[in-house]
Amino acid sequence: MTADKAILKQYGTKHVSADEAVACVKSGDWIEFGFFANLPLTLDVALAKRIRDQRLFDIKLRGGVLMQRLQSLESDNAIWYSYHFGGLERALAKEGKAYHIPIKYSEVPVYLRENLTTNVVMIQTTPMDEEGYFNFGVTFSHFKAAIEKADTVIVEINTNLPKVHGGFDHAVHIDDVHYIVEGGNNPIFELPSASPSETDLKIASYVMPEINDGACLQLGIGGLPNALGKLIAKSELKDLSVHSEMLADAFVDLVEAGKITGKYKELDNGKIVFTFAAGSQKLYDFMHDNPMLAAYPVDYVNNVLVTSKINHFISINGALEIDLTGQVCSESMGYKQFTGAGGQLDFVEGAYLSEGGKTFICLPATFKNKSGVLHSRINPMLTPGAVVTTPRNAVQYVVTEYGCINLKGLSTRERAEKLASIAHPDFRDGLKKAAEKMGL
Ligand SMILES: CC(=O)SCCNC(=O)CCNC(=O)[C@H](O)C(C)(C)COP(=O)(O)OP(=O)(O)OC[C@H]1O[C@@H](n2cnc3c(N)ncnc32)[C@H](O)[C@@H]1OP(=O)(O)O
Ligand SMILES: CCCC(=O)O
Repeated sequence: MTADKAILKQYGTKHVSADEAVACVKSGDWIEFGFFANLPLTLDVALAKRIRDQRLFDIKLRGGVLMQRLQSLESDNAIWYSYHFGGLERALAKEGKAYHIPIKYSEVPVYLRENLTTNVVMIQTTPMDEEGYFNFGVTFSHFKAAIEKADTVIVEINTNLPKVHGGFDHAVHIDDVHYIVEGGNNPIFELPSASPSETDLKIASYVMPEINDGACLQLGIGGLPNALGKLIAKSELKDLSVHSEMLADAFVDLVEAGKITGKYKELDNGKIVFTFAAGSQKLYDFMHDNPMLAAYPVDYVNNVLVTSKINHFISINGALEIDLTGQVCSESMGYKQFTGAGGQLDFVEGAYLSEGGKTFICLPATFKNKSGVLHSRINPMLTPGAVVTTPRNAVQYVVTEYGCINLKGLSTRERAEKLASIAHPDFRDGLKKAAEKMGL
């Protein structure tokens, strides 16, 4: 490291062991604790020990999409608060150890700046650069906002994190860090990318004709976006651009296939813009020192005032259930929180406001329950307790393996007819009868 003397001196003072760093944590604290593929695992071990040895109580860890069961959460005195449930959080919630924080993802930085208490921030970063900056690596999201408001900031260095080019707020300066811990350098968590199913490919085939050369893509989370990425990579489309909350393997495939130039993008021309990444090691290698990328905080990436300025914005997101008037549930099964709203509404609204933009909610027409019984995902009403992730008045295109419809401007009667027409054939008559009965 060839940083100047003052920076190196600061590094020397702030560089401590994990046990020394977590000694700042006291009972009742709120700790912002990484997010998704960024989890400070060395600090977790030290924090678990401190909670146990010092008999701390009422410790609240905040994060999302937990990728590993944390040692700190083994204590009855620590609880996980999640912006976005993954499988581990669903399991923790069943044990009474996790609660969901409903969010509109673009707003998380403002919640942190104006609404939430943050005593300590614990995140992983790359090693410090010559100017004294620690890069956030794979999650940018809301970290800068959390750091601004926290009493104590602890960074755990992970040499395996990619160093990513950013727009702004993609790194923290040593001046704003209280403790630096050299961690165990765990490999970055990988997300298995399942091969797309026949149904996913069929749904994607209805979206494909709606995408033109020069369009800007946002691909959401789940099986379908991945399928679409694969179809685009094999298509004749060209000069596409990317402005997507999540950077996933699908985008690497698109770059390798020569589909992404970003040359018609009105903002961040030529750049792939994103706020967090999750995928395979191939993705993380692609990200390292790649000048094609620009990482930004989520209040820029997901902001409708930004996305709406990018023409031909195509937003593609998944859903669990939709009712006959078009209300979309993408985050719960009845009242049970399955995942989170994430940036779905942000992108549905932004893409619709974009000149030539289009927004797609894509879902298989059915799912099978644990006993193998087939259920429609298009239902007269949402399952009681289901959360409306995207309200019906914001929904534009809805796509299943039976077709693609546009709901904008349609009456409730027309919506019911159109939605029944893209349901699984076995459920269409039942849906039409239910619509009549409900006076739709
Ligand atoms: C990341 C971005 O760029 S941003 C913005 C996007 N963010 C969002 O849209 C947030 C919310 N959306 C999501 O999290 C996802 O898109 C989802 C959950 C809606 C879909 O994800 P997928 O992985 O494609 O889910 P999938 O359709 O396979 O369903 C998941 C499970 O729920 C079950 N399921 C599906 N629908 C229902 C339903 N209505 N009721 C009960 N169970 C259901 C499925 O059978 C499946 O079960 P299995 O895992 O045992 O097979
Ligand atoms: C972590 C948030 C992911 C999403 O928007 O779905």
